[in-house]
Amino acid sequence: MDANSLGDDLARILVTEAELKTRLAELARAIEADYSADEPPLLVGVLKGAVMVMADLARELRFHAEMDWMAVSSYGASTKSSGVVRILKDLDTEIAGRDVLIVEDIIDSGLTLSWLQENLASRGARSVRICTMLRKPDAAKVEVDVAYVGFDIPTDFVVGYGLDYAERYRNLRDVAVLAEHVYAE
Ligand SMILES: O=P(O)(O)OC[C@H]1O[C@H](OP(=O)(O)OP(=O)(O)O)[C@H](O)[C@@H]1O
Ligand code: HPA
Ligand SMILES: [Mg+2]
Repeated sequence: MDANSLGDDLARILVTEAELKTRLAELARAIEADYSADEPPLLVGVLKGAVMVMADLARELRFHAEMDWMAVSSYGASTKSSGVVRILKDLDTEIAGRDVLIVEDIIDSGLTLSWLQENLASRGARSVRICTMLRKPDAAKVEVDVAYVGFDIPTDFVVGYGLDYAERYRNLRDVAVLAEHVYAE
């Protein structure tokens, strides 16, 4: 196997590993300032994309970071959101009365997160905030109230740092724009 295949078909690097790390520390300080260490929020990671952000954010936080996971899917192997959100794996934790912080890799159309925020609020959570590493403001189909954003980026389809195209590139350390020829029909 070609040892460099992970770098294939990338148009350009958008956010480097070092930039992600620096920004994540800033987000962690903002989160620490907003919550009490006596009652830290439950971190809810959205599989699979949020795995890298969750792992890095949790280790950056200076309070006990309880984690739970949901899997919802709206993209599959496509570069466009279907708009239909399905729960593939639900929380193990009862969240009524708790502060919940959803941890995400990206908000694109906003359809997944607006649905999820409402879904978790309807379970009686005391608060439901969102932390996302990336957001595409010009792609928004619905407005989502996001408390913590790493970077606002252009509408190009990106991969890396947890983000995939057809399950590939998630383990790329940087965030990169995928070359259009890869998914153009
Ligand atoms: O704002 P939206 O347009 O709804 O897009 C954002 C969602 O899409 C991606 O997940 P995906 O469904 O690809 O699953 P994955 O995390 O397993 O890759 C991403 O991780 C977000 O959850
Ligand atoms: O730009 C993206 N890349 C990968 N997955 C995604 N899910 C929503 N937007 C994206
Ligand atoms: Mg995906």
